[in-house]
Amino acid sequence: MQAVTTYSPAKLNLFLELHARRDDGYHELETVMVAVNRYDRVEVRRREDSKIRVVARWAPSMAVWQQRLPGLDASVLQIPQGAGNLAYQAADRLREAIGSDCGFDIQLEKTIPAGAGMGGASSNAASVLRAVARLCDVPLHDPLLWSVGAQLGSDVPFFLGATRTPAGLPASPSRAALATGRGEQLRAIELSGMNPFVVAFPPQSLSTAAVYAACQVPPEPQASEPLRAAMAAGDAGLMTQHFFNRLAAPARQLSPWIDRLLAAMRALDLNGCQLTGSGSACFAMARSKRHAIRSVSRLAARGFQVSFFVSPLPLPSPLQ
Ligand SMILES: C[C@@](CO)(OP(=O)(O)O)[C@H](O)COP(=O)(O)OP(=O)(O)OC[C@H]1O[C@@H](n2ccc(N)nc2=O)[C@H](O)[C@@H]1O
Ligand SMILES: Nc1ncnc2c1ncn2[C@@H]1O[C@H](COP(=O)(O)OP(=O)(O)O)[C@@H](O)[C@H]1O
Repeated sequence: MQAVTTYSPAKLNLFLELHARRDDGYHELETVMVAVNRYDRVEVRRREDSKIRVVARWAPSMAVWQQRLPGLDASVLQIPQGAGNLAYQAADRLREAIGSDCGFDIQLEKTIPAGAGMGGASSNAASVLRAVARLCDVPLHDPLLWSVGAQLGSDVPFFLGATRTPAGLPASPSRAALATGRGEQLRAIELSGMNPFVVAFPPQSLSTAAVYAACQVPPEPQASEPLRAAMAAGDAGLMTQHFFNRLAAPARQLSPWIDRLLAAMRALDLNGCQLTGSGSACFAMARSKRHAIRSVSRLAARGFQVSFFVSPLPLPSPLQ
């Protein structure tokens, strides 16, 4: 096999609480993540030599994004093309771990907003790990993928689908999971009764490190159990009452756009309006697909041009 093409999904954090700040600077957290059907296209092709090349471009083009997000700092759209790209690091570290000197051309077609809290870079990295494993005849359930993934970023194991099961580590992205530790310890959550989510990205991204640097660990953390119970019962209305994000407070301090966006979403009668991850994208649950479509066009009319609706990943996953 010479080339593998996969689609990296985005994620939403329906719940995120902080439990402690660790000595290594990371935070112990409790988060409920759902993979959603907004995808980057990832193509990995073997090279004759041992170089790794990454070419990332926006779909639609960067010019269209700039037009949609006037005032956006252009650096947000500059996805690293070389060794700074997490996709490069994924290929490089996995080949080192398996003792190979294979080279790869990696092409990324990005549709997931960057610095949005939607996990685009981590999801690309997980896709590249799976692709390199297939091109180098490494079994997709090999624990090496999981250990390399966890070193690359806290969210990579979620996108690898490394929820532990008695049969081993499944090789397609998790649909929904409870993540603890720094985000790398996963337990699968069954999904039912989800309505479409409306997601919108303001004209400003937020750095994950900056948001964590401004956060506060609460003396009495909230638990995700009520949300998970509502998810198990398939009760969409109850679920939205338990959407929560401890990083929303520092993100709101760092960017005035968060409050503006959340207010615009609430005015559309969307439920559970919340920040995802460290932002800056926000999401809410619509009552129906029609409500979602209408909300997206109204958000766009109010200046939030990068607005779209998504649903949890279908089963079986089409991404292998
Ligand atoms: C907030 C979350 C929620 O899913 O997602 P994003 O907003 O990035 O998508 C994650 O915790 C982001 O994890 P990830 O994006 O992998 O972060 P990393 O690159 O590992 O870490 C970037 C920096 O954020 C801080 N960090 C990250 C994770 C964590 N559990 N505690 C932290 O304090 C650390 O300062 C770290 O140096
Ligand atoms: N493959 C990639 N796709 C997107 N951004 C990347 C990638 N590799 C590295 N980056 C860098 O990581 C930053 C945050 O990545 P991203 O996953 O999009 O956001 P978040 O961590 O908020 O979910 C980007 O702004 C970019 O500078």
